[in-house]
Amino acid sequence: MNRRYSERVITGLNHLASGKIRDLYAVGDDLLLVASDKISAFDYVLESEIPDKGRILTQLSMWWFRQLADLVPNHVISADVEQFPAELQPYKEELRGRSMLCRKLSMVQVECVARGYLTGSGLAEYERTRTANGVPLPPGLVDGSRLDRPIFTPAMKAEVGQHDENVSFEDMAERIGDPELAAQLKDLTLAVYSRAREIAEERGIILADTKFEFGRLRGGTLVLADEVLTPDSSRFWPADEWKPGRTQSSFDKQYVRDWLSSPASGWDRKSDTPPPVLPEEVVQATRARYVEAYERLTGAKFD
Ligand SMILES: CCOC(=O)Cn1cc(-c2ncnc(N)c2C#N)cn1
Repeated sequence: MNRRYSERVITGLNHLASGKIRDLYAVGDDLLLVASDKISAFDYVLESEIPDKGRILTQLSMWWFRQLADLVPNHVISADVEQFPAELQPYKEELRGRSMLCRKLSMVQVECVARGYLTGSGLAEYERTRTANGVPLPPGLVDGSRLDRPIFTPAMKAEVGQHDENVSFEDMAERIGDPELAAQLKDLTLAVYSRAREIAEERGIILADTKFEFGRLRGGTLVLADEVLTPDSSRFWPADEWKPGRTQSSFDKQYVRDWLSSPASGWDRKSDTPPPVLPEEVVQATRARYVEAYERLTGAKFD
């Protein structure tokens, strides 16, 4: 396990894995997904933490799971620490609001990405080949262009720290060895993204793209796993700043990006050195953006 995570992992629980931001534990036959307050930028996990980020994004995920329940079942048993098993009760204050007790699934090893706008790795391929994951796109698209119809651009999971490998739908179907499941993943990914994009745009937030993970329950039912539709699993853009043809402003990370890119940070992004600690005002402004995203989307106050 990477040294960075050692101080984050709750000793005394059965730790299974750590991603950049979240940790996974085994709890009996179930799993516990815990979101930290870490934030990543420019492919680094920053030393600075954003207070409450884990709680805000977990509560946002739970809100989305409820909004989408008619479209697709999900893996969550509970996000209420008072309902967690006895073995977790000694840690309940540390876990409160930032953890989801989930059913253990047989995970589908595909990152199910939906794109409603062209940017990032999708744009890079388009600029080379006028396609996205092998699917031809119209000419004249630029960074941030809204696509007429959302596209499914699956990726095969990469090793920790590497970028996922974008693959064509046919290649993904071949690699999971189940064309019917591949079609189901595509349909579900696009249906859930389309619903979420509509909800977000009504609230002034562009959901440019998102990454879902699916898994199967013992009986074979396909359910939505992981976190969903958070600024960590998706690109959130403020709709009133959208301007195709340039890098879009990130709803949640722009303050961090701007400060790290400014002379004030003294950091050279092209160097191999990790980014410096963030000034308190950048931390607090970023926290406020996560709270704003949560409150605008859910209509509820974050407390
Ligand atoms: C540590 C952060 O990385 C992840 O959580 C990714 N991941 C999820 C699983 C998983 N495995 C079985 N059942 C589930 N319900 C899930 C979920 N979610 C494994 N890795």
